[in-house]
Order: sequence, then C-alpha cells, then structure tokens
Amino acid sequence: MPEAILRAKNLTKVYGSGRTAVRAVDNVSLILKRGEVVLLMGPSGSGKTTLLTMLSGLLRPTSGSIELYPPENPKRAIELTGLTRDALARLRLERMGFIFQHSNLLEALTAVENVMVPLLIKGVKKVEARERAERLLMELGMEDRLDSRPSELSGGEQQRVAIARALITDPDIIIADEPTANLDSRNGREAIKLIHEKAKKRGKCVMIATHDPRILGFADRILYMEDGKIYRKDSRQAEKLLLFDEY
Ligand SMILES: Nc1ncnc2c1ncn2[C@@H]1O[C@H](COP(=O)(O)OP(=O)(O)OP(=O)(O)O)[C@@H](O)[C@H]1O
Repeated sequence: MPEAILRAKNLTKVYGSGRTAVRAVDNVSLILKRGEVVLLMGPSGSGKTTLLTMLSGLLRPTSGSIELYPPENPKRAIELTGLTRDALARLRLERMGFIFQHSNLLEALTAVENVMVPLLIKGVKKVEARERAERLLMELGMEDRLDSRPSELSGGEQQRVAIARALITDPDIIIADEPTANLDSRNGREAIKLIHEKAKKRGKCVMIATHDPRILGFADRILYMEDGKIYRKDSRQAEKLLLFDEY
C-alpha cells in the first residue's frame, strides 16, 4: 500500500454560531497517499473549498486533526493544527503547492520570474532559481514564453505558469481548487495531464476539487462531497451524478 502523506481525522468546520451556524465540513476523515490523484467532487456549497483550505493549513478546523507525514521521516507526523503561524507558513512553502481557478500570477513579473518567487522566498540564489524555473517551464512547453508577462499569455499558458509555480519547490502535496474551470477543452485536458504526470513520476499526492467531468479519467480515487460529508464513488457513478446534479 502506498504510504500516507496526509491524514485528516474527524475534521469539522462550523462557520458562525447559534441559529445561523453553517456546518460546512462535517466530521470528515481521509487519508491521502503518495503518487495518487484524488478528485473532490460535489455540488456547489457542499464544502469542497472549506475542506481544501483546512488541508492546506489556511483555515483552522473547529475540531479534528490534520497530520502530515514527511516522506523522509514518515513516523514523525506533524500536526498542522498545533503549529504556530510561522511554522505553518514554512511547512506550506516547503511541502505544498497550490493551483487555483484563476492563475493568480503577479502581473508585474514575467512567466519565469513568477515561477522563481517561491524559490526566492525559500532562500535559493537568484541564478539557480532562474535556471530551475526556466527548465521546468521548458518541460511544460513554455520555452517561447519565458519572458512574457501574464497579460501577454493565453489562459492555458497562464495556467501552465501557475502549475510550474506550484511544482517548482518539489512539494509533497499539490492542492488544486477548480484548476481547469477557466480553460477550454484542450487546455483543460493538457493542464490536468501535466499535473497527473508529475504526481505519478515524482510520487506526489494531488487533491483536486472540481466540477469538470473531463478530469474523471485522470483520477485514482473520487471523493464525493455533499452537505459537508464525504462519500466514495467510482468514476462511472461520479459521471452519473454529474448528469443529475446541478452545479
Ligand atoms: N467564510 C464563510 N462564512 C460563512 N459561511 C461560509 C464561509 N465560507 C463558506 N461558507 C458556507 O459553507 C458552505 C460550504 O462552502 P464551500 O465554499 O466550502 O463549498 P464548495 O463545495 O467549495 O462550493 P463551490 O463548488 O460553489 O465552490 C456553504 O454553505 C457556504 O455558504
């Protein structure tokens, strides 16, 4: 069995209190393993973003725990909810990569400079950071666009830069929230194929919240969320659900 990288136990998030309280995530337990691509599907408002934000360490759960098992020392679990803000920021920088619906690139920087940012924050020297960023962008088919600014790139190209930025630090976990929502069919497929390839080749764990049925074929596992709870589905069941759910 592949080794676990992240384990959430009895995670609950309640927004607000009293009569207006919303139980966005309700007692969810899950294990994410190295080298697997997990899809998180479900209707709008079912709690997907809330769950991903907690797993990312950005939102404190109301109750429950999130343990990260460092691949170099899997016996020493790190409990995310017990970390200080600084320690959490460091852990996110070193071990996690994020991809969002909007690429969130810095407009003042070129493609290669955008990808360099996480390395520079980590303290990597500028020359080395540039070299690594260029190499990864070239792997992603962006050799002609290294010095373009985001506004000069197509949506698909911007998303490729965002994928490179998420992968450049070689994170253990990649968390993506609707990464293909703004892309046309070809670019959406291309983006997910790249993320999938990296996960398989380098033993990363990828968790993707999506409404996009084009991604189904790339998933090892599909978790279906409804009213803050998780259900497991195979891809055929998920496809059927997609036909009947309104998003
Ligand atoms: N900051 C907040 N304060 C109060 N309620 C919130 C907050 N964020 C989300 N919610 C509520 O929590 C529930 C889950 O929202 P969440 O955004 O996690 O769902 P989702 O599955 O990601 O939806 P979508 O697919 O539309 O992005 C919803 O009822 C939402 O209205």
